[in-house]
Amino acid sequence: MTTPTRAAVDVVVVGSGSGGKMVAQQLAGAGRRVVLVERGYVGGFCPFLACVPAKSLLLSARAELSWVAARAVRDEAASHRDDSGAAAQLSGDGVEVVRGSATRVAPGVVEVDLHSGGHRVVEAAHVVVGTGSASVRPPLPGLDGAATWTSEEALSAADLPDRLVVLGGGPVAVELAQAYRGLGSEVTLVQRGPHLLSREPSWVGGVLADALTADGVDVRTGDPAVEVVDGGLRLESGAVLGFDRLLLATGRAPVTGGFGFPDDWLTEAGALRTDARCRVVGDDGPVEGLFAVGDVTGVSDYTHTANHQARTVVAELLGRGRDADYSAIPRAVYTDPTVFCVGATSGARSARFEVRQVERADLVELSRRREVTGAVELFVDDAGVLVGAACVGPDADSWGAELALAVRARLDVDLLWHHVRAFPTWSEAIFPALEELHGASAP
Ligand SMILES: Cc1cc2nc3c(=O)[nH]c(=O)nc-3n(C[C@H](O)[C@H](O)[C@H](O)COP(=O)(O)OP(=O)(O)OC[C@H]3O[C@@H](n4cnc5c(N)ncnc54)[C@H](O)[C@@H]3O)c2cc1C
Ligand SMILES: NC(=O)c1ccc[n+]([C@@H]2O[C@H](COP(=O)([O-])OP(=O)(O)OC[C@H]3O[C@@H](n4cnc5c(N)ncnc54)[C@H](O)[C@@H]3O)[C@@H](O)[C@H]2O)c1
Repeated sequence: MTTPTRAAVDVVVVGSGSGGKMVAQQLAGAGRRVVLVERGYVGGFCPFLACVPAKSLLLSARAELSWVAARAVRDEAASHRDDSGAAAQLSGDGVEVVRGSATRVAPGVVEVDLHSGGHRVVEAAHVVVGTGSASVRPPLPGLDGAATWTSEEALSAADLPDRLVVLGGGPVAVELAQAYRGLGSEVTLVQRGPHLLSREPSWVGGVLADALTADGVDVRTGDPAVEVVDGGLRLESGAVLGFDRLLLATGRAPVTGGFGFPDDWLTEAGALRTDARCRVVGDDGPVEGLFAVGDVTGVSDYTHTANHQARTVVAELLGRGRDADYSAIPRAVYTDPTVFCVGATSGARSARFEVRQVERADLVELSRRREVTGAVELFVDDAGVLVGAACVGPDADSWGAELALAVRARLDVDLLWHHVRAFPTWSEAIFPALEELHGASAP
């Protein structure tokens, strides 16, 4: 039996994903004594099993690479799922990396089952929880024993399935459906709701469904899966979709179980409740010395959200605290065409226009393999302030970014309409919607 060891440090971070890693690195850089506990990959999901390999497969599919070549590029981009470089970098930055599974997380103390054997108790003035999220397995009869994938498996697989059925219609489902179709699988996507990307305006899902259909994906919306039968997925309509792999892309849930968190620290969805300084809060207010960052907070599952929260925690612990602001978190989906949404995209006055810039299209069409598809919808409040935007089109993740800043800065459409955008850039696609909204609010 191993005797537990104790260590008093300034900060212990649990989970080394996008948020936790940044907190650890920056606080160690500022001279704090930091311990980082990780049970899986040091660096978390994004570089090894999520963002990076997903984007790599999408780009390879677009470049019409073979599966073998795309797999090699993906594995290279994901460092062959070898986290030793990330761990060495953290150690070099002065962070003590502890490989093991945290079993109790409480203010001032984290207990860890070490991978090397034994148990360690780390005491710290501040504890930061960044344990991320895990994919949700839908309660579908017959699923046990079926050849299923989570996104992690889809992004590290050695073999290309001949027939892939994708269950879900969110960012994971649409990105992986397009990637696998482009790389040669026969792909059917089953979304139980009426349109893809159910949190965005229905036309966004419609444009994406058209693009996926043009790629050869069989898109089924509004026909929920009811059970897995022998080698196939049966839908409510009675259709049975045969598959070699069934990709479960039906959402993710925060990892908060087993740490001993009291119920009042958790939201209904099981995320850690946090305030604007990313302090964990219970019914009696902020819990002294306990912070949370990333997917575990349930704020929005993006690397940039985790990073924003990490910066907020670091600033707070270094005595220059500033509230996190979630009013303009970009929601990008890296399909072709790309989707970029921000702020409120329903319930406000809006104007929508197709992305049709003849001059711009003439210049770039030569290098593009498909017709330009897309549209922009801008949402304003009663005072004419931009509160949200939905953009679909080539490189929308880049040219939409100005709208995220505009939402955050609460700019009004008049100023945005007067703003000069470079010709010929896709950002000019914003003008028609601004023109209409400006015209409506002009004296
Ligand atoms: C397929 C896919 C594609 C995505 N693409 C994008 C994208 O393009 N852009 C984007 O912004 N976001 C994307 N995301 C979302 C993004 O990956 C997450 O929002 C981000 O990784 C969250 O970071 P995090 O800090 O919450 O930590 P995570 O990356 O979730 O890491 C949490 C870490 O905590 C560790 N951990 C958990 N429990 C314990 C424990 N008990 N003890 C020790 N360690 C523990 C885990 O092992 C893990 O390494 C994508 C997600 C998926 C699934
Ligand atoms: N480009 C990016 O930044 C990117 C890419 C991938 C994932 N992510 C993040 O990861 C998070 C998780 O993504 P996700 O797509 O897994 O989840 P999600 O919650 O966004 O979408 C899940 C979808 O599955 C559908 N669904 C649920 N149960 C179903 C069932 N039984 N049958 C058919 N459809 C069903 C839902 O209607 C929903 O549309 C996202 O919220 C996003 O923040 C980001």
